[in-house]
Amino acid sequence: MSYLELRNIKKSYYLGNQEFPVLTGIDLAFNQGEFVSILGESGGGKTTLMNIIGGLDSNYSGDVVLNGKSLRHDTSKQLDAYRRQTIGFIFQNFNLISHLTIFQNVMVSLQMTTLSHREQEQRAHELLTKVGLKEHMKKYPNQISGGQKQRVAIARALASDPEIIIADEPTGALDSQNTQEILQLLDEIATEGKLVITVTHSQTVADYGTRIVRLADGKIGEDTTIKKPYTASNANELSTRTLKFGATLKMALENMRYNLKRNLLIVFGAAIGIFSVIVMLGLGNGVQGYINHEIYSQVNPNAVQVTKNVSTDSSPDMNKISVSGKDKSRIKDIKNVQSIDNGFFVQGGSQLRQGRKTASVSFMQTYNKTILSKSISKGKAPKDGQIMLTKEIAEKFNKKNPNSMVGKKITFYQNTLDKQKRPVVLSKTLTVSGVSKANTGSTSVTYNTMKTIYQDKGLTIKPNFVTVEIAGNVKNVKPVTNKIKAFKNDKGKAAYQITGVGGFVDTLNTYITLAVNVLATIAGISLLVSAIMIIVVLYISVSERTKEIGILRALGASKGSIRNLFFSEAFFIGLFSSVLAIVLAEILQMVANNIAQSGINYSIMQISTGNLIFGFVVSVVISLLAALAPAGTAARLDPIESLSYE
Ligand SMILES: Nc1ncnc2c1ncn2[C@@H]1O[C@H](COP(=O)(O)OP(=O)(O)OP(=O)(O)O)[C@@H](O)[C@H]1O
Repeated sequence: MSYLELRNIKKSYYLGNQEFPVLTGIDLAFNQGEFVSILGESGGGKTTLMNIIGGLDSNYSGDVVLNGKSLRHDTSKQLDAYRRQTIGFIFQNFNLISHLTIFQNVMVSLQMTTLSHREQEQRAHELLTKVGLKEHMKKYPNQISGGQKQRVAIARALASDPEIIIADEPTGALDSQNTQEILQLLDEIATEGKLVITVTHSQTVADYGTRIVRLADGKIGEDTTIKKPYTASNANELSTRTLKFGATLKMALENMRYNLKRNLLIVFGAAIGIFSVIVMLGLGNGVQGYINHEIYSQVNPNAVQVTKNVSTDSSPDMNKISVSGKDKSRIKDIKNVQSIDNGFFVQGGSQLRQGRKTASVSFMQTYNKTILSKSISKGKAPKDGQIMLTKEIAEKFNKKNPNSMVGKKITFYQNTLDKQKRPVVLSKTLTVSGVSKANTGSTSVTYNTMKTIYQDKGLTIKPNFVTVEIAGNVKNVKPVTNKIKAFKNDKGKAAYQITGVGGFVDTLNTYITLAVNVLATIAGISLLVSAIMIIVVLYISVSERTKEIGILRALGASKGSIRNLFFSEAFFIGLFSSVLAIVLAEILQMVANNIAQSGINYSIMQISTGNLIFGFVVSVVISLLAALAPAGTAARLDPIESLSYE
């Protein structure tokens, strides 16, 4: 049994329905240690036959049998493995990958072996030294001569220590000196017990081998052994696997570096979209934060004041407007209600006096949780026996320095009616506990103080409002106020009225979020443009690298590896553009916040880690999606057509 047998190989090309038979029945047997030259006229089908032997073409009739096993039923993956492990290709035009160094060109093939990375590098070194290129390993293909390129191709073909070397006119592009040297190398390979099959036009080349086969009219015309074949090798081929993902990532990086300018522009273009989205989201957070900050610095949005809903034209009846225990208990039962405090307000009829100075107070209420302690510019919230003044009232007593009123005694007067509806003047001397900032807060005492002021004249008070505090996020406020508003009185009208900003803040936040999302979506349109740009660029890359794809497939790379190569490139575009976008957004944030701090004393752009992660993920996902079609096209390319692509 011969090592390699061709049994009745037939192959035709078709143009439309017209058949062009090229091989019309080839029967040949080869053994290891042979150096076979296939001679024939131009267009005689030599390359076609080589592609069939090399496992690049499986569209033929007949059978190729290796060591007794037919290739006919091999799947495309098995043929990939056959090319990787058993076949080493050498081409007339060298077919080196131009953006890889000499060393890396050999490494591509070695990366498909199961050797460790160190062993691969060591072997690449040995092979290049063997073909006389020790000094040139770091050069690129365009920096070496034709003869040197063919030696690189030979070193690469030998990488996995294959048993069959197929050389398609290996000296066709070389001068006689280089031809001699290459033939010597091929002969050496045969002496090591490999099967070397070369296609040639030249009788001189043919005479160098051990056997000459002539093709004529698609058949074997003549088959002569001119020398005794060398002894077959016992060595085993190296075991192989398809390119690892890490290797394709590295190759993609190499290619991007080779086309650096173009790739930088693409990365920059793609980054603009991501940048706009991140900035919009950050600005949204900032604006929302700023508005909330402004509101929260004035009032506590988690507290609302609840009063009874009574018609204003009827004379206020204390019993009607007071909030009863029953009212309080039904409010208390609402989810998230944390506390209910009694409150009392008086509208008009109040006056403050210190020495000869007086000030009338239009509205006076008990201190409660809607008032924030940060609204006090000097001093503290009132305790029993104390009073807090607004800045406007304090100025009536000390125009220049209203804050100096803190700690001073002041007498409070209140006109009211007793049980018999006779006018009474209430009065109490209180200590000023604090002064509130301009336009915030109100003149206030504690509920207890208010109670004793009335008690001194034998009067009792009942709360005419309550302060309801809502637990947790400001979002909890609206549901509570909605429930309070839903309670009806015996006239079927709303039982209570509410004052407080929580519900409003919540609604405002909803609108801001909506506006930000709309803006971010508009910014997202530029992502679509980036995606289209990446698709176009990858298609260009596929067509530019068609030859490289053919070379990789000939070396045994699977369709999956080719697909991964383009996915890797897209991944890097996504990765780099999102990193660039993040850096640019952070810089803009710094500048914008610097300006904002000096203007409104607030960081107006607040890009969260979540925004950054979102930008990163969107960028990578969009790039990978954009790569789907181009990577698929690349993987489906026919290896033979790709190799002959100019
Ligand atoms: N893809 C193809 N479609 C149609 N015809 C093809 C195709 N590839 C090759 N042929 C034809 O098949 C014939 C054999 O081509 P092949 O390349 O195998 O010849 P060859 O002997 O290697 O020629 P040369 O020595 O000039 O390289 C030629 O006539 C060629 O035009």
